[in-house]
Amino acid sequence: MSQAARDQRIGDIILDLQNISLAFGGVKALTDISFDVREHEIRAIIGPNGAGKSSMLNVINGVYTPQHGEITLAGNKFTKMNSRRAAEMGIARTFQNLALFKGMSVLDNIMTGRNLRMTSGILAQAFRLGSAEREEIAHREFVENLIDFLEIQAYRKTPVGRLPYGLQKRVDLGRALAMEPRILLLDEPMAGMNIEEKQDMSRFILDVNEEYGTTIVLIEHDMGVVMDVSDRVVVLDYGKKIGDGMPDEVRQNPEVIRAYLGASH
Ligand SMILES: Nc1ncnc2c1ncn2[C@@H]1O[C@H](COP(=O)(O)OP(=O)(O)OP(=O)(O)O)[C@@H](O)[C@H]1O
Repeated sequence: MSQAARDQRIGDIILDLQNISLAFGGVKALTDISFDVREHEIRAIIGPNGAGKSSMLNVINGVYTPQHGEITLAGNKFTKMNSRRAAEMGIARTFQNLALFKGMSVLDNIMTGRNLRMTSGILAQAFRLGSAEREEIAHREFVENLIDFLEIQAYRKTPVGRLPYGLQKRVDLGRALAMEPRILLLDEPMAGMNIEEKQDMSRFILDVNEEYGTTIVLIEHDMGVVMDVSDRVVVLDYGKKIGDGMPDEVRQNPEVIRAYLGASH
């Protein structure tokens, strides 16, 4: 899809963060951060080590409650977002240090993401009563399609722990996608990957956004890898926002260049 076609797809603001500040004791992890995310957009949050990226992600998914600020998600205002409510409102995430069940198959791992969407109770499922059975079949089909989409058919029955790292990351992506999220948070999706794996992951991020229309917020340390996939980029440094805009604008922002050049921290 061309950038012009992508720009056309991008909709209204779905997530709006206003004046977010978060401190751990005396450590200011985030200071007065505001930015928004538009529907169908790929929005990156980048910054050197300790910039506050993980903290920001954890504010969005309700793991951390900021001392100040407001979050508006799909028109609903929150000063406190908890992780359960975030999940119910369609926020799913992947993890930098994979949260997969290593001994379980690819298929079963992705099904765990789907479980949250199952409505029939355990008892009905145990007895395979009519609607539960139909529901199970529909979920299975969704997951099988996802597996095809992610090109991991050959490993459906393989225990995840036996797969190379890049493929495990793809399974983790599948697990999050199985929730059919409205907003998908990716925690350093390319960290620890070789160049080929990074290229594959970039392609899948773009494909997910295009095929499923999923809004994506990703955090990443490495500026290079996200510039090609992101519509807009927020740059954090020492907990402050120092840049926000299209990748080209951000790349040329002197403050951003300075932060990255001096990025020994
Ligand atoms: N749970 C916590 N308790 C105390 N301090 C924390 C906690 N989490 C983060 N911090 C501090 O907040 C600041 C921001 O950290 P954060 O992990 O959000 O940055 P980051 O940009 O994700 O860094 P990295 O790229 O290294 O993962 C750092 O100074 C960090 O030490």
